[in-house]
Amino acid sequence: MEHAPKAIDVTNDVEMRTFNFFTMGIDGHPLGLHLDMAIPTILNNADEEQQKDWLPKAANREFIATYAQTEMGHGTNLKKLETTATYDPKTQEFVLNSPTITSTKWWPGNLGKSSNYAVVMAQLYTQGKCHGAHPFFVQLRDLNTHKPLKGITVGDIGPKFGMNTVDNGFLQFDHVRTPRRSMFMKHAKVLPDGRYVPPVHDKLNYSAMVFIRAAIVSGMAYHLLVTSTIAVRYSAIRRQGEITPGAGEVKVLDYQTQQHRIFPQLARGLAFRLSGQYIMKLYTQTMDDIRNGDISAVPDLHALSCGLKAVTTHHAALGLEQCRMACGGHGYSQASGFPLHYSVAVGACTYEGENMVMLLQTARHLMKIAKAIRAGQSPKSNKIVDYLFHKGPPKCLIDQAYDTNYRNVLESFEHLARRQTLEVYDKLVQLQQQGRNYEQAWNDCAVELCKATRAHVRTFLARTFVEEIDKISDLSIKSVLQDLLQLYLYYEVTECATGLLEDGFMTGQQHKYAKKKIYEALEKIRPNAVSIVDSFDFQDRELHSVLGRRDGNVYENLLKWAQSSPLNKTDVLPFHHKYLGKMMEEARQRSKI
Ligand SMILES: CCCCCCCCCCCCCCCCC/C=C/C(=O)SCCNC(=O)CCNC(=O)[C@H](O)C(C)(C)COP(=O)(O)OP(=O)(O)OC[C@H]1O[C@@H](n2cnc3c(N)ncnc32)[C@H](O)[C@@H]1OP(=O)(O)O
Ligand SMILES: Cc1cc2nc3c(=O)[nH]c(=O)nc-3n(C[C@H](O)[C@H](O)[C@H](O)COP(=O)(O)OP(=O)(O)OC[C@H]3O[C@@H](n4cnc5c(N)ncnc54)[C@H](O)[C@@H]3O)c2cc1C
Repeated sequence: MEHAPKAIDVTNDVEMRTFNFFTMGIDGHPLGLHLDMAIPTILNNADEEQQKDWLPKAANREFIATYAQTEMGHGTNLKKLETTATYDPKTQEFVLNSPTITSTKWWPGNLGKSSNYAVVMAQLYTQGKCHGAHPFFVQLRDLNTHKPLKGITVGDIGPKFGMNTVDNGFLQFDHVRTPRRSMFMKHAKVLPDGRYVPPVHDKLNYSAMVFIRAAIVSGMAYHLLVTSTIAVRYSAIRRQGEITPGAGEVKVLDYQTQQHRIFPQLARGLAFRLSGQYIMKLYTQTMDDIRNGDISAVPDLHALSCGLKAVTTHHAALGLEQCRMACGGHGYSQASGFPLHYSVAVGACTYEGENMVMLLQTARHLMKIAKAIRAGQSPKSNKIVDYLFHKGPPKCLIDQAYDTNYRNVLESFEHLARRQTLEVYDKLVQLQQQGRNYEQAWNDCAVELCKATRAHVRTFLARTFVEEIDKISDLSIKSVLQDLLQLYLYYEVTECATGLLEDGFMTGQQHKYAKKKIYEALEKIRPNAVSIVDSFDFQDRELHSVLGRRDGNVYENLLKWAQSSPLNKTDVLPFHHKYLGKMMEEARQRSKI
């Protein structure tokens, strides 16, 4: 039939994701971990033969798998995971075991009820030696009855802060046997006789986490762009108060405070989107390199993905809350759509590596660079970190008339990142010279180390934003995006002003100049704000928001939404006369006596 709807191609990742998103919503669905973590693990950690066997079945959804790594007792410190996989050469099997309560796998998404397979991270023992955590592909449930297999206890961990459409689960193994080839063997291997073959890089087993950290950056852009769309649209129909007495009530979007609350979230959303694309490309390139035996980019990818993940999730959480508050009372209603987006987005501050832990991972990388700088070494043609080696201008130049492509603003961010990185490095060295060991000194510097990472990530986000806008050839689009870029850059300058003022690099006058540029950008963005968010082309079913409706008919639909609440199915609730009615009636009787 000519107009018959095209079937969804379940093997097409983008098509499948979009379909899931629209039909099952943004707070997760039974295939989430299968698509986002189990399949990437198969792609990057299974050897050729394993991939041939598992990948087509996974893509075809012949099974649903999850990623079971975190345990009740340990999520961050993977070295201390307690689940064991002990190789038995006699039967050529691994024996999976959960020796303690705290070794119970806890949190994996879709583990509770949906999945029948899992990527299980377990401490690998062979020939009496532990080789650290390795991934295994393990069947959990019977393919016909869906009952847990012998020795496996599995269930749901109960309601959470949000994402309650996901069955996060728990899992215990009681000496469960699984074939030798269920160990992912692309990198490390256990030979039939039990000999262990180590990987070329011992963190290649963690590639699924790196993938999600990279994907999260675009995910946070999505949340910010959606919620700023809701806030802009609602603020353009909500009228309250007057700016000029007697001139009539204005749209709340005309208040400078409202613009200052919402537009920076829009600008950050765009910045995250552009850096999200960058890091995904870097991820794909690095995985290709690994396939060709080149692991040189692994530390760079790890450092950038950890830092971006931590900064973008934190800023998204703060930004979403600003959008909510910008919508006043109605923003607190579920009709706004904010509770759903907020509870989903804030989860990302914790999952896939707790944010402080991630900032400190990037800081490890920065400290190596600082060491090289202090040793007088030259940069290694690494676009992301080379600026740290260069001496920038001694004073901030942001108020100079000619700032081609915001070079002066970028140099300010670079200055702060460089200073913060080198200062904390020097402090680390000094503390060790005073007798602290490295780990103690590290802990004493941890807050400053996190600041170094934030400054470095800010520099990266800003540079990427500037470079990407520079590439646009359509001048009308470019000029609108340049307004958002201006807002983004000067807003970030004020956000890190303490650091820039602290060493006298920036003057108070220059700080005032940055604020002036923010107010100027807000004014330029205001007339285009609704068109900008409309251009994202979000469908109403994606926004889940009465306030953010594209047609702007908020009030009549808010009333309809409230009237459709289950509480309003009847005028009088069935139990009214039994409890509250009875209580009031008795009180009235008593007062008559
Ligand atoms: C329509 C369009 C819509 C678009 C929307 C798009 C939406 C997309 C959004 C995607 C969201 C998807 C949602 C999915 C749901 C999420 C489900 C969540 C899953 C999970 O949470 S899984 C579990 C995650 N767990 C963690 O992240 C654990 C955190 N801990 C660690 O990663 C590590 O233990 C560690 C990094 C903290 C430390 O590791 P370890 O102890 O093993 O090592 P050391 O500290 O000794 O370090 C040794 C050196 O190794 C380096 N290292 C560590 N990790 C890596 C790595 N991954 N790669 C490379 N190198 C690594 C260290 O940096 C050390 O290096 P050094 O040289 O010695 O300094
Ligand atoms: C919604 C959601 C979905 C999840 N999905 C999955 C999943 O599918 N699969 C899976 O395996 N796991 C999953 N997890 C688990 C998640 O990955 C972990 O909770 C996360 O990595 C944090 O680890 P933790 O819980 O051990 O936190 P902890 O490490 O206990 O963190 C507690 C505090 O200690 C601090 N801290 C810990 N270590 C350090 C350190 N070295 N230095 C400084 N501070 C430190 C942290 O910063 C934090 O403030 C999920 C979690 C959530 C919330």
